[in-house]
Amino acid sequence: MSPEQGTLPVADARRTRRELLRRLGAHRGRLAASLLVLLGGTAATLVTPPVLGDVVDAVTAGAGRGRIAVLGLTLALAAAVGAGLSYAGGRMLAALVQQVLAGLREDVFETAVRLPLNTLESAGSSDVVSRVTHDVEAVSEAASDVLPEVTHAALTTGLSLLGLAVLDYRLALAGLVCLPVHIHAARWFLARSHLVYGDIRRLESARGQLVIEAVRGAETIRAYRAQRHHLDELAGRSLRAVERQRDGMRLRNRFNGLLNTAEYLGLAAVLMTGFVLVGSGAVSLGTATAAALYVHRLFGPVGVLLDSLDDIQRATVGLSRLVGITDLGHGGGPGESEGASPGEGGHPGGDDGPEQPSGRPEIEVRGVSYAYEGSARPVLRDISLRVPAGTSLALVGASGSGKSTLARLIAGLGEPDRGRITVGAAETPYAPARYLVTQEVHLFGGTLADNLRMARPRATDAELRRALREVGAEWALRLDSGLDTVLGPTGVPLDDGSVQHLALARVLLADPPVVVLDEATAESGPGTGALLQAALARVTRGRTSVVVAHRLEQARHADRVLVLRHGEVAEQGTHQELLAAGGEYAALWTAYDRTARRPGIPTARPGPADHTAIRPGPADHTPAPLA
Ligand SMILES: Nc1ncnc2c1ncn2[C@@H]1O[C@H](COP(=O)(O)OP(=O)(O)OP(=O)(O)O)[C@@H](O)[C@H]1O
Repeated sequence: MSPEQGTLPVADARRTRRELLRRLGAHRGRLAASLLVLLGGTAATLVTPPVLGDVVDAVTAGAGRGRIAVLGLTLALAAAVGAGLSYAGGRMLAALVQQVLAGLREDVFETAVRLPLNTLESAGSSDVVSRVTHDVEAVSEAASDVLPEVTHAALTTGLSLLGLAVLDYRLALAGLVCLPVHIHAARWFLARSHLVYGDIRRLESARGQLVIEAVRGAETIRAYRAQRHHLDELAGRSLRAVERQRDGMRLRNRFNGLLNTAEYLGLAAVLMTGFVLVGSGAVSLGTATAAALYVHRLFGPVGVLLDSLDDIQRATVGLSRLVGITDLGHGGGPGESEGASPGEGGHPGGDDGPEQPSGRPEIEVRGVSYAYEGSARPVLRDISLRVPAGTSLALVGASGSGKSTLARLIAGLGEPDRGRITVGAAETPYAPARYLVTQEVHLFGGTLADNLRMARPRATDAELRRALREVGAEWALRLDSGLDTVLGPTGVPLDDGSVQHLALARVLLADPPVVVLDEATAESGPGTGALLQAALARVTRGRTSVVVAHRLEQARHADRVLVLRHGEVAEQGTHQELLAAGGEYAALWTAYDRTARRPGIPTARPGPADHTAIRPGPADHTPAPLA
């Protein structure tokens, strides 16, 4: 797939229309009221051309001042009523549409923050960012400014044509000369602008993605001296976006030219017909004047209507991209489902707190193989394992053997190419209530309580304190302002081990039936390792859990151990069984045990010489953080 193609779905025109009507339909009473007020306002202003025609006839016939004054007052009254009602109707409609849009915006944000990480990774985060910023903005603008204007213009156009027909059908027919040109202009523009605006949005999002990647991977880019390559790529993408924008401008200019042609054709036809009809005595000069004024009045609203096609088109493109995201939240998207693992920092049960597990489900992995996109080489081959309900499994193996990949698949972040993973009765990624903690947990800006309540928004302070105590994070309870202590760059900075500690407390609060821990204690600094190890044991207790054991100590405490070698299962059993078997695990353990006993030697990554513990380079595919 080209980097310039987003993979998040876009709703088609029918689906977008249905969704819009559904949302508007929920407020049909208010919608009808605002349209009625607008209609009243438009009808009042339409009195103007015939009254002005009467003025012409009155002056021509030499009528007295009194008659002219009455006509003048009528004009003033019609203008005042028309302006007042149009303004009120426009406001009512704008408020209604803004409310509908606010609902849509909330749904989009909510779905976006719950999107499974693999969806975000494959779509590129800038696609999501572009949708929740540019698209929301385009739709908002159209809704608040364009929609009331367009509705008013549509009503004015319809009623002006009606007024023209009532005056004289021949003048009305002459006025309609402009219609074919208008229709042609609209069709011509719509057929092209949809494609151009869609392209512009996609190209801008691809450019944004590159910028985000460059910022995130700045060190790697510098390390590989790839700045020039990145800048060239960025310039290329910018150029493509600018060229397409230029196409858009050209399109608009030609469209405006067609609009002007239509308007002048219509006015010329009415003036000439009026000339002939007045000359033959078929209509009065006042009627011909009123007809010309009606046609002239059409210039504005038809111009607004066709002119707004541009904004409407842009808003429609934006709307279909937003509906594409909300559909994901309703299980409409490819490969995603509501309730798929939110990862660390989310919780499986929605805003009311965690779903209460109906029991601890069993995990079963059967014949799973998996290769990363774009790579022919599978990183997992024919893996089968079973984690009985409420027990723990430690994944052990050399760096690159596939532990994290397997953990992510079990957590629902990705689907196996072959084989099945089931959690309880459901097959991943549709099984809910799994919780993944990775090494790269995130400290969110805000207080300690905010950081914990992400896992259970309605937890009481006492519950937060209990969770901290249970994972042994007494240090957090001793912070100066307690749960209200602001953490992060603007408050108390925490080291990685402490952030891990909070992440484990979050797991307790979320209380998921299944937990997957990848390197949850790898960041432990001197003195904190044992503390985190105990927290890990507390978090996995009684829960069906899979732990990526980079410290063999973690494996010793697990109910069962599975050793991976080059993406295949080398052996599995309990710690004691594997030691007794004298195979790969026993060798790893002996090496670890020897190292761990030696004072002053770090124990983070044990491994015999043929099992290098060196990670891939910084730019390589370290699983993205979930928190
Ligand atoms: N997103 C990715 N895209 C492509 N290849 C990847 C990606 N993530 C990991 N890999 C590759 O898949 C293989 C298995 O990686 P994985 O991280 O699962 O191993 P691991 O056993 O957890 O390693 P470590 O102990 O270093 O974390 C490695 O060769 C790695 O380079």
